[in-house]
Amino acid sequence: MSVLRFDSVSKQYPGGHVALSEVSFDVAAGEMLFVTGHSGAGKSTLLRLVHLSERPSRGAVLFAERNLLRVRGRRVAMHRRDVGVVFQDHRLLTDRSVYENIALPLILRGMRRAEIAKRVRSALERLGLGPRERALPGQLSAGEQQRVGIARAIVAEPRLLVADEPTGNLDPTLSAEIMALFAELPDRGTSVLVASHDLALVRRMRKRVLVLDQGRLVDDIAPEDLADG
Ligand SMILES: Nc1ncnc2c1ncn2[C@@H]1O[C@H](COP(=O)(O)OP(=O)(O)OP(=O)(O)O)[C@@H](O)[C@H]1O
Repeated sequence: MSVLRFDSVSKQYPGGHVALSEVSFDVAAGEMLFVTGHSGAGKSTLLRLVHLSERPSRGAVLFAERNLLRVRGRRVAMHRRDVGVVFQDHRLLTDRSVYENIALPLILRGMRRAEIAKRVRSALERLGLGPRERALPGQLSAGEQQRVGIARAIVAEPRLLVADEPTGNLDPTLSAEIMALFAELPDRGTSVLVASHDLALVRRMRKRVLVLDQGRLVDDIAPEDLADG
């Protein structure tokens, strides 16, 4: 079954810039893949269409059979529960602790406190953040802040995680650790779509790679066809 399908999707921003042009691809449930391309190729735009911060100009985006064109109003928030998002700039609440930031998506779902505590502690543990749970984001290193953003995105076990340059600010060791963590998510029922221009990192992961060039999908490379390098 496919968790995400782009069907001839084009996106033209107000002002006329064409960011995506006739892009089609399918993501199977339980798949992890990358989208890569130069700056301005359309990677962020593609991810924004998945979590509905932008709408396509033409074509359709389907999420687990749900046509996102029809998802409007209150249903946007419901859709976003199924999609975890990791941004490069974290977007953490600066006046809330690490624990509270991670708990937020679960509080919004109305989950019971005991269940929230169990899930947040497990996410803290997996991301090595246990000792920092009471800290405020401003007291953390860039890498720690990024890990809090990732914990918040995965704590509710979304069907799909989309991550936009999630290792952009991080050193190579931490980048590799975060990718290894992402690679475990499909076994837990979360598919993963990562935008990155770090080709060395992408190659090392040996996953499918979509290549965008000036808004066009110019290649869809299977893991076994990735060149070493
Ligand atoms: N809100 C917007 N309004 C107008 N043009 C935009 C907007 N957002 C992006 N663009 C343009 O669309 C194109 C694709 O941008 P996008 O951010 O999707 O690329 P990207 O591949 O993620 O680039 P980067 O790696 O630099 O983040 C760029 O030329 C950009 O200038």
